[in-house]
Formats: sequence, C-alpha cells, structure tokens
Amino acid sequence: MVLSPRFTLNDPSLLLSTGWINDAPARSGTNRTPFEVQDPATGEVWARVESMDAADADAAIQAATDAFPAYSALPARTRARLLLEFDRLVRENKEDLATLVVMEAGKTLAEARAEVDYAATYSWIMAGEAERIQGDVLKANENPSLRFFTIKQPIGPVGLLCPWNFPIAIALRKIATALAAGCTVVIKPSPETPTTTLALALLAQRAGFPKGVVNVVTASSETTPEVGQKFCEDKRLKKISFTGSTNVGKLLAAQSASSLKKLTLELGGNGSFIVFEDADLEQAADALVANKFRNAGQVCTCANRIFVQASVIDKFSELVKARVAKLNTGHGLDAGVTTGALTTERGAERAVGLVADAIKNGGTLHAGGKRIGTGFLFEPTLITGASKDAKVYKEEIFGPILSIYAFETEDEVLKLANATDMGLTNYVFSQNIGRAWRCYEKLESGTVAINTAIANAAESPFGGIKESGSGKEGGLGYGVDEFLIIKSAAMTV
Ligand SMILES: O=CCCC(=O)O
Repeated sequence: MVLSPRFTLNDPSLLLSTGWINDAPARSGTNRTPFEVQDPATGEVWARVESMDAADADAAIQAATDAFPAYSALPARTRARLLLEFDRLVRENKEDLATLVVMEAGKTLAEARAEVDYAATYSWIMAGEAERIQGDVLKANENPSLRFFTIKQPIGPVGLLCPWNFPIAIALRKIATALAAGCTVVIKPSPETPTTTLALALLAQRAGFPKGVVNVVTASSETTPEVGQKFCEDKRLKKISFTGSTNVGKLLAAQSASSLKKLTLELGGNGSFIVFEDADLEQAADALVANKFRNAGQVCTCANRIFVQASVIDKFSELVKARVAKLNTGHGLDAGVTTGALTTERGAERAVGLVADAIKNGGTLHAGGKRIGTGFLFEPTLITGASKDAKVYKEEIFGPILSIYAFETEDEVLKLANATDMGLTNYVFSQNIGRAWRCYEKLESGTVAINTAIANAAESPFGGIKESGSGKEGGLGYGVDEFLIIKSAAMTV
C-alpha cells in the first residue's frame, strides 16, 4: 500500500487494500498484480488494491448465499437497529470517508463532505424502511368467501455494481436498501474508487451486521467485465442493481437474460436545463453553475443541454460567465478550490475532444477549454453557439463543459428536450406556475426539477425512463421494493 503524504486518516484502519468476504480481508486466489488507485488531481498512484476476478466473485457470492437464510429471518426492528448503528458510524467517520472520496474521485473536500452527508440520508431513511415493509389483506370482489393476502420477502442475495462518480453515496444507497429489505450483498466498486466501499464494509462489520452479509469484490479495469458477467449469470444472485453507462447497462441486461434476473438500472442522462424569459435569471444562473460544475460535471443528473429563451440568452450567458470566472480548479484537499478533477485520464482527454468538436461545429469558447497540471484537472468551460451536430449536444458530456443553445417557444423547447433516447432529469426555470407544471407533465424524464438544481433526496424516488434505466432508488417504499418479492396468498374463510 502506498499512502500519499498529502493526507492522513483519523482512523488509518479504514484504509483497506484487499477485497472483503465473510467479514475478513480477502486476497485474490489467482495472485494477480494489485491494481493502482490514482489521485485524479495529480495522477499519482496513492494506493494498490487486490485485483479480484470471477473466481473470487464466486467465493463472495457463496458467502452472501450462506448468510442469507439467517439474515433474512432477523426481525425488521433488528435490521433497523443495525442500520442505525451503521448510519451512526458513517457520520462519525465523515472526515475520513470524505478524505478517501477526494483522493480516489478527485472531488473537493466540501463536495466529498456533502457526499457523505447525502449518503447517510440513505442509511437513515432505509433504517425506517426496514420496518415499513408490509403486505395487504384484500377481499375478493366476486367471491364473498375468498380473501387474498400479500407478504413482501427479501429477493435473496444481490449483486451491486457501482460507478466512480459517487463512491460513497451510490454504494451506501444500494447497500442500505438491500440490507433494509433483508438481502445479503456482494458489491463491486469501480476500479477507480474501491477504498470508500471497503471502508463501508468495515463499518458494516463494526455496526454488527453478521458475517457474510456485506461482501466486496475489488476488480481492476481488466477483471471488471468478467466479474460483472459472473454477477449477471450466477443463479445464486437474485438481483442486480447497477449504476453506470447506458452501454454497460444494456450489456448487463443481455447477460442477465439467461437467469432472468431482476434489474435496477440507473444509467446515463442527457438532461435539459430550460430557462424561460420569465425565470429569475440570477437564481437560474446560480443553479446552473452549481449543477453543472458539481463533481466537475461528472453526475448523471447534470444538465447537458442548456436551452435559454432567445430574448434573454445574452443576459443569461453573461450572468453564467461571471460565475464561471470565480471558479477555482485544483486539488480537492487544497484550500479555496471550488472545482475538483475529472476522475479519469480518459475523461480529461474526452473533454479536450468535446471542446474541439464544439468549436468545429460553430461554438464560441468564453471560458476554460484546457487541461491543467499533471492530473485530470480540466478548466470549467463555457461555450455558446455550437450547432446541434456537436457532440456536447448529442452525447452525455460528463465533464465541466457548459454549452448554451437558444429557443423561441415552449412547444419548441419541449420537443428539443424530449428528442433524446435518455430520460433521467430535466430542469425548468420559470416563474409561471402553469408553464412549469406543463413542462413537468410533458418532459420525458424520471425527474423534473423546477427552479432548483437539487433534483434528488433519499425521500424522493430516483430513476430514469427510456434508455436512462429502469426501477427506482430511494423514495418511500419504491427503492426497497426493488429488493423484495411480493408473494400472494388466497384463502377460503
Ligand atoms: O450520478 C448519479 C447520481 C445522482 C445522485 O444520486 O444524486
């Protein structure tokens, strides 16, 4: 393990470099070379983590399978108490978890702390969900002597596949929901961000979750495809919850076909941020900059296509430009930094290509546009006037690049916003309540945020439509239902 001198942890035991199976550090059976974890802001390697493969995943799945009967039989209140202790430990270790998030994902410390707070809203709400899992009693409509019942039961051991952009929030959201439902888990973090997931597994153990309930398979970028395939094809796992790209989501769906596994897929977005001439433009500009440059733009719910009504586009663009000029890009642990790094080298290179393509397609660059330093830092970038042939319009940007387009009418912008295969999150800024409501109803996305950049919270069900995925996470009942089966009964009285 290489430990960067840039940081220390209050509890150094939280930094693990192996997988985690049956409540113990787990090495790969095939002795592969451990994979490297880079500091995205500098490119330095600061940790090496066990590279596990499909055979190691098999052992983790067996551990979750063995633990399932006893764990799923625990009273809901016991599961709730375990989750509350887990939640307490996450909050108690907030600084260390946030530091790990900065070091592996490249966020600023403020963003990483906010991510830990956000993550813990899921462990908190899921503790309550454990006790709210109930069934129904129904009288038969045609036959007075028949009664129907339903009970909800945990679906079984589950596989959780996580991305690198919210290493703690997405992992904890999935783990806590599965545990509330009574499922045991095998989780595979992204190769870029394994250490926060491992710290969570250790905290789950400290919270008292029984052996084998939470298992972690740390795969490298080389072994990730075989581990993903193993999760999908192995019949002991009854469900996969995946967050990541639409392409990988489609691949996992195809691989899961042989076992007809239940899937929750949180996939890519290409959301619109619509600013009408009757909007509070200052509020909309603040929200846009907060939304677009959060985590250097690497958020599936980031606005991708910014549509501004032609009558206010110049004024609005100036407001945005002034705000972008105040952003300060750098290492997330350094004071005064507002915008961290892209998490991967390929992300930074892609951003370079997207800017070049936007300029080739008629765009004017008003700010940013370049990589900085030795790592994967990229300047917050503002472009106007690019055509709709530009990749920044057609593809999910996933970087700190903001590209603004003009529209004339409500009908026109709704058509433009919906003309995409994606349907995750759209944003609408207008002081006209009727217009805002019409947009909410007509926009084709799982979420519509109105006059706010905050689209998600643990109490609100989150999940896309169209090629942005299927199923929900969080929300009251919705997220936990994804990890449950409904069993019906009929009885003569
Ligand atoms: O990148 C997607 C995660 C979005 C969220 O949980 O707020």
